[in-house]
Amino acid sequence: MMQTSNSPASSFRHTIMPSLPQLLSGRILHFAKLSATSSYESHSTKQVKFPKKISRKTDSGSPPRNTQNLNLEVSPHRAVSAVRLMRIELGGAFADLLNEQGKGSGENEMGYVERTLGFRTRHLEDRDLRLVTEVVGGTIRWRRYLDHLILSLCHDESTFRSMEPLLLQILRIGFYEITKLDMPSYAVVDENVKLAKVALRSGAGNLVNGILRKLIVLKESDSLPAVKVDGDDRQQARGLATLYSHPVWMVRRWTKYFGWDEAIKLMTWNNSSPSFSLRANTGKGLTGADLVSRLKMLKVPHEPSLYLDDFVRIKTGMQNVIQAGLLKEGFCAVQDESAGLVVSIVDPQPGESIIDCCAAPGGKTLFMASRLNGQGTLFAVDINEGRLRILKETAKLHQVIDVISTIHADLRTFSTDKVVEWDKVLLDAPCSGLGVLSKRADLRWNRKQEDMEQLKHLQDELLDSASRLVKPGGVIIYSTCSIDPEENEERIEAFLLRHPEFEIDPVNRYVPEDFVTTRGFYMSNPVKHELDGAFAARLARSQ
Ligand SMILES: C[S@@+](CC[C@H](N)C(=O)[O-])C[C@H]1O[C@@H](n2cnc3c(N)ncnc32)[C@H](O)[C@@H]1O
Repeated sequence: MMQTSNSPASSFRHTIMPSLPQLLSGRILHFAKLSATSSYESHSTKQVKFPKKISRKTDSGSPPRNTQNLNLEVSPHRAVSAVRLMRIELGGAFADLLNEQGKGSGENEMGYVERTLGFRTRHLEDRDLRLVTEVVGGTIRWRRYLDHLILSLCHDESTFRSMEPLLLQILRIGFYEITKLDMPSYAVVDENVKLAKVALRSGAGNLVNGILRKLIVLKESDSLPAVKVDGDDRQQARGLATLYSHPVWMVRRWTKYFGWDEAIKLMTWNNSSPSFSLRANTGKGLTGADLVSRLKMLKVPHEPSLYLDDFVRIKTGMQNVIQAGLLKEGFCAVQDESAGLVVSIVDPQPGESIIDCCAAPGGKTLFMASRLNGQGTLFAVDINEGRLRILKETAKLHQVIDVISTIHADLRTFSTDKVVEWDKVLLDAPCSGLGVLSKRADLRWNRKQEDMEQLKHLQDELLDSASRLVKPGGVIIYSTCSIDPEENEERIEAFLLRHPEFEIDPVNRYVPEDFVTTRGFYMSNPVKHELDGAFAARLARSQ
C-alpha cells in the first residue's frame, strides 16, 4: 500500500488522539478531522455526545474500570462494532478481516468500548467476535448503500446530514443487520435502540427506533427505497455505485476498462466475505500435509489450493487458527495464493542472489527465502523501517533469517549507489490495492482517484531504479495487487519503451495457463479465479 505521512491516521493521531482522555472526561467530543463519514457528504465537523456517567474520571485522566460501568443490557457485539467503526473512520484501525480476527481479542475490544462510551458490556465470546467481524466488515462495505436507505427514511435531508457519527454508525449497523444479514428485525431494533440510549441519550434511541421500524415495514412489504440506474453515463455510474456500494470514480473506471457486466461482478465479489489462504512454512520443515492435519485437529474446514503446493484455503475458522497459535509459532503464514503465484514467477533457485526491492512486511520475501532452502542470498529493501523490523522478526520466527539481509533505504537512492547486480530483482510496487477490496473493506473509501496519478509516477521511478540492479542475463519481476491496467500493463509497456535492453519473458512456464495474458503477463482475476487480484510481468535483461 502507498505510504503517506499525511494519512488520515496520522493527522488523527496528531490532532485528536492526545486529547482523547480529556475530551472523554467532558461530555462532548469534537471529531474535527472526520473524513469519509458518509458517502453523501464529508461531515467535516461532528459532535458525539456522551452520557453524564462517563464524566467521572480518575487522577490519571482515564475513566475508572469497575463494575459500576458494567451494562448488561447492551449486546457486546453491537457496542464493539459501533466503536470499531468509529475508530476505522477516524483512521485508528484497519477493517481487514484478519485484523479484526487477529487482534480483536475480547478484552482489548471491550477496553476501547469503555474508554469511548464509558461502559463495558458482558464479556465477548467467540460467537460475539465472529459477529463483530461480520457486522463491521459488512457495514463498511455496504456503507454507501446503507446511507442511501437511511437518507431516504430520515425525516428530512438535514437530519441525515447533521447526524452525529456514533448515531450514524448505530443506524448503519441496524440497517445492515436487517437488510443484509436478515437478523430477526424486532430484536435488532430493540438492541440498537438500547445502545443509542445508553451510549448517547434517550432522544437518540427514539430516532433509531422510528427509522428502523420504518425500514422493517418497507422490507416486509418488499418496497425498500429503490436505487435508480438510468440517465447519462455519469448518472448511471452514480446509481451503480450506490447499488453496489463503491465510490463513483471506481465504477466509472471499471465500466470503462472491463465493461458493465464485469464491473458488476467485480463489485459483487468485493462485497462478499473473503476466504483466506494459509501457507505451510516449509522453511521450518513443515509441509502442506502437516498443516492439513493441524487444521483437521482444530476442526477448521479447509481445501487444498488448486494452484500451489503447501497452500490451504479456509473460509471460516481463522479465529481457531489464531487461538491455536499457528501464526504466532510460525507454523504457517497467511498469504493469498495470488501473491504466492508471484513467487512462482520469480522461481527462486538455491544458490541464486535475489533482491526484493519493496519487501516489507515480507510476505513474498519469506516465501522466497523458504524456497532457497538455506542456499543463496536474499536482500530485502524497504523505505519503511517499522515494517522492515516486522519482516526481520517474522524471518527469525520462520527460521529463514540465515539467507536474508534487510536494507532500510529508498530504492531510488539505493539503486544509484549500488555496486552489486543481482540474478533476480522483485519489485512488488506500492499500488492502489484495487485487487484486494474484498479483504480490505475500508480501502475502497480511503483510496482516492488522485492517488492513481501519484502511484503511476512512483511505479515508473521504482521500475527504473529496480532495473539498475539486474545483472545482464538476469530478470526483473514487477508485481502489484491491483487489477488496474494503468498500474499494470501500461507501466510495463512504458518501461519497455524507455528500456530497450529488456524484453518480456512470458510467464507460461511458471503459472497455470489460465493466469497468463496474451502479452505473457500474469493476471489473477478475483471473479474468475476467486483469489485476490494481482499482476506480474517478468522481464529479461539482454546480455
Ligand atoms: C505492496 S507493499 C510490499 C509488500 C511486500 N512485498 C509483501 O509481500 O509483503 C509496497 C512496499 O513498498 C515500500 N516502498 C514504498 N516506496 C518505497 C521506496 N521508494 N523505496 C523502497 N520501498 C518503498 C512500502 O514501504 C511498502 O512496504
